Amino acid sequence: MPETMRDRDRLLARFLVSTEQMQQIESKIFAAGMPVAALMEKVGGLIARRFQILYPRTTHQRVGILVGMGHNGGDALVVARELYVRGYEIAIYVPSEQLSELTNQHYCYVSSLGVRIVDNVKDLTDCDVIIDGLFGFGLNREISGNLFEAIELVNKSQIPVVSIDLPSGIQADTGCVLGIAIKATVTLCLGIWKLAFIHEQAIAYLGRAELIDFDIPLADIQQILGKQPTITRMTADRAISNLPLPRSSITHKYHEGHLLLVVGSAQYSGAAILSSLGARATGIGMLSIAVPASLKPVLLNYLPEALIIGCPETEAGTIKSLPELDFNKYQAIACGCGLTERPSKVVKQILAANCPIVLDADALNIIAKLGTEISLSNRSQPTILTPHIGEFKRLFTKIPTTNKLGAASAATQASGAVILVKGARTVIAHNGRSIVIPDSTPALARGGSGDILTGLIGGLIATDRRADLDIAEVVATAAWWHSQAAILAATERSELGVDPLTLIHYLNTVISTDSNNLDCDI
Ligand SMILES: NC(=O)C1=CN([C@@H]2O[C@H](COP(=O)(O)OP(=O)(O)OC[C@H]3O[C@@H](n4cnc5c(N)ncnc54)[C@H](O)[C@@H]3O)[C@@H](O)[C@H]2O)[C@@H](O)CC1
Ligand SMILES: [K+]
Repeated sequence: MPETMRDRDRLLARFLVSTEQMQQIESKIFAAGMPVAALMEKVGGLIARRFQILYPRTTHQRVGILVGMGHNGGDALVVARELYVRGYEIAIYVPSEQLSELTNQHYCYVSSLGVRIVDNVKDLTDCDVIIDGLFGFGLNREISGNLFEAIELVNKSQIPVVSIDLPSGIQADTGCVLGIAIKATVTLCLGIWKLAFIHEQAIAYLGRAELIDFDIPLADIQQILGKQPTITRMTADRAISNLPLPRSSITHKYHEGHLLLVVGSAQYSGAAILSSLGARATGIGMLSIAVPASLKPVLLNYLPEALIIGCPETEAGTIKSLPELDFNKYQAIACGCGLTERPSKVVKQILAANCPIVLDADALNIIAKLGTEISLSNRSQPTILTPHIGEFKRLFTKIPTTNKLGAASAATQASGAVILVKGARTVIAHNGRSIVIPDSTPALARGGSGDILTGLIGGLIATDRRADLDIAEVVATAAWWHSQAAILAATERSELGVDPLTLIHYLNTVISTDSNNLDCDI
């Protein structure tokens, strides 16, 4: 075996393909001798096996199957046959007149077995579960007519749906809905994750997404995607390998990084606390926190170990100026949470520091006013901008935001900064590469979550002493960690129970769980 199964799973989980790339990979497999029909048989068999685990016959006896004209429909017919011979009651609905050759062969054979073929999609509405094999990555135009009506009816029926490869109606590259799309309960993505899975507009249709590995040789994938693919997914093993763990047994606090946070105002003192607690979770060796002087006691109350720098403050309770600070002491600076937009001079001062800086929230609005490209043009060390989509629009007024992935790439190209665009699928772009955080939870949609992320990013950058430090990788690790902690907290406490202090508590819990369970949970 050329690769261990575990290494294969780990690598496969990182890849994302466009339709064109998938077709190129498929062509390589066929050119090497794999018969098209044999591959469909293999894939259909794997789907059928997974289906039987998800929906056993004992509880889901009646299965409706939607069959499209292309190979997605062919896969569905192989599944129909496999389930039929194992005792499921199958009803097949084929809305198209013309089937592709291989799909038609499967259709003829399945019909010859006596499987029930229905003329109307309404006849599937008494099924326990429906398998959607209408379209996969071959969907290339709006859905209309009886196909539209079939999808509409299935969506209204509330019957669980398992979509093969993609929910039919979702465009494989953009995640856009072409007219209408199946709202899947489970989507079994075939071979390699399609780009659609990382686009936010597809999320409501995907249900729970799983990858069905059908043994595409990694060499073929790597040949088409390149050794350093342009877009990848952040995964557990990848993120954990970037964490500052295990610590050297002879380390000391000055070896574990020194982060300066410049945060807070009388109005937003909580943001200062939360970003500081986020940084603390990274195990940072030394944490300095510059806040308006009046906030010192409250910060000390939460973080007795931190060096709190009380700054001169305005009447409004914002930082007026930074005291004399030697920026060379710090491995990173994170700035912006709860700052208000007043301290623009302070942000300008920080931009001159000769270390990586993370700018969030108010610091982003300040540099948007100063002019993003002008502000960042003289920086010799990495700058990390972490906008949500509203901040992004203010920062990069000329970049369209309909496609977040494209927007992040354009922004990094325009500014030279590492760009992290927050959302249900957070994207990190730098140097022509993008990393997507594939999982998150709406539990994070509440004030304070972003402040914690800023602290995490700053802390991880400051603790990372690798000579070949890939800054985008570290930023993506922080975003992955943040999402995973929220997912675990939401699982245990519901999506309503993930207040920021709870999230902070789960940050360290989730990585101890993940690093212990890596062998089984990829
Ligand atoms: N690439 C691979 O390695 C494999 C692919 N397989 C399956 O093959 C699928 C792709 O097959 P196809 O390329 O045949 O594509 P699809 O099965 O997605 O369908 C393409 C067909 O639908 C028609 N069509 C597209 N949009 C339409 C619309 N809006 N209304 C009506 N008709 C429309 C096209 O003209 C074409 O005939 C995958 O999603 C997967 O399910 C598997 O069988 C095996 C392995
Ligand atoms: K499908």
